[in-house]
Formats: sequence, C-alpha cells, structure tokens
Amino acid sequence: MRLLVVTAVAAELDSVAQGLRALEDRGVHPLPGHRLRRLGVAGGPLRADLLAAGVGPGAAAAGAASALATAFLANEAYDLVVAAGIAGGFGGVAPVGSVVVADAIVAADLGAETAAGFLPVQKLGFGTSVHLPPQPLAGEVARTLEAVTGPVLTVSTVTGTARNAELLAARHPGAAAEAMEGFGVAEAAEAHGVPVLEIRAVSNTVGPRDRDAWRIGDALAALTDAFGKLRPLLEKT
Ligand SMILES: O=C(O)c1cccc(C(=O)CC[C@H]2O[C@@H](n3cnc4c(=O)[nH]cnc43)[C@H](O)[C@@H]2O)c1
Repeated sequence: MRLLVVTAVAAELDSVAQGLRALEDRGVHPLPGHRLRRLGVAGGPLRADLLAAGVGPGAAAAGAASALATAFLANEAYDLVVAAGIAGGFGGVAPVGSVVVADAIVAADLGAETAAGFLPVQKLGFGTSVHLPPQPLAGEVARTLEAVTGPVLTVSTVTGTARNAELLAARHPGAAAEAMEGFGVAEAAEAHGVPVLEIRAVSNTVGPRDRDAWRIGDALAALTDAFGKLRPLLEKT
C-alpha cells in the first residue's frame, strides 16, 4: 500500500515517523513549498510518505493536494491518506492521552447562520461539510488502536470557552475531538478519489483555554504508539 500521512507540524510528523520506525528511511523528496519524508522498504508491502503541511485547513488542503498530484503524475498514486496529529478532546468522550479515529471528518462551521440556526453548506446546495472515512477500515483501525470513534471537527479557531464548546457539541452531536486540518486533507483526498482517515491523539480538553493543562508530550507519545500498532494492519491491507 502507498500511504500519505499529513500532519500540521514537524513534531507530529516526527512522532508518526517514530511509530513507523520499522520502515527504512528513504530520504526527503521536495515538493513545491513542502518536503515529503519517505519511508518504506523497496518491494515491501507499505510505503509511507509523511508531510507536515502547516496549521489550519487551508494549509492542509494545499499540502495534501500537492503531494497527491505529484504522486499521481509519477504513476504512484496513493491508496490511502491519513490526517494525523494532536487534538482537543470533547469532555466525557475523548480524555487527554486517548486516541481518536474519526468516523466522520466535519468542517464544523462551513455553512451559514440563520435565524433558525446553523445550516451546513450541503443544505445551501454547495458541496459538503462532511467526509466519511471508509468502513470497515476505519472501524478496524479504531479497534486495533483501542481508540475512541466519533466525528472529528475541523475548526479554524481553537475553541477557548466552555460556552463555545457546548455550542459546538450541540451542533455536532457525538463529536469526539476538534483539530484544524482534517477536513482540508479530506477535501484533497476526495478530489483524487483516495480514501481518507483521521487519527488524533488528545492533548487537551475542548473548552476554556488553559495552556498549562495541555499534555502535548503525552499526545505525541500516543501518536507514536498508534502508528506503531497501525503498521502491521496497513502492511496487510
Ligand atoms: O495558544 C493557544 O491557545 C493556541 C491557539 C492556536 C493554536 C494552538 C496550538 O497549539 C496548535 C493547534 C494545533 O494542534 C491541533 N490542536 C490541538 N488541540 C486543539 C484544540 O483543542 N482545538 C483545535 N486544534 C487543536 C490542531 O490541529 C493544530 O494543528 C494553540
């Protein structure tokens, strides 16, 4: 399988690479504005390209689209794209240190406010605010990682108050986590007809901003552990 993993920042990419350390390092491949880190064994069952595309859905979409197009033009199209990184977990659903596998990748505020409430973009007749990861693969990945499953929201503003956390959870029932890139990665993958997963390790709880409570190191370690467990599954998929 040819796999593309898109993170926001280098620390997340390094954590994923550490999880996949059983694969050989195949060097760095330049893309316009980005660098792909390539892992895999020649002739082996899994080749993984890792990309740190930047923070936010726009950067994520641009980076993922560039990697996908480059691979397509080289006749080496990816079989699977994974958006990965740290995230905020919704209280009572995804505790700090847990891993979340998305069963839906949702652009949380892509739509319109109306007097009757929020209308997602599909209700306005333009595209979609939801991408669905392939089943049964997403479920199998979640079971392998002993992960929480639920919608992962993509936001452009980190939620910083209890009130906004409640509003978001009410608008997206069952939401497990929020992060800032998944939907951008999913849009690019969808344009190329490539299935997409989102895997997040929870560094903080969605709600009042409290930087001292963030457990980024623990979340990065959980991300490494997750990709270590994922490798054998991907090798036989
Ligand atoms: O100082 C802050 O409060 C702050 C404001 C914006 C961004 C940050 C970050 O540390 C980077 C966010 C980065 O990590 C993911 N992430 C992690 N937790 C959350 C969250 O609760 N809500 C949204 N995104 C989160 C996200 O995918 C970004 O890549 C700090």
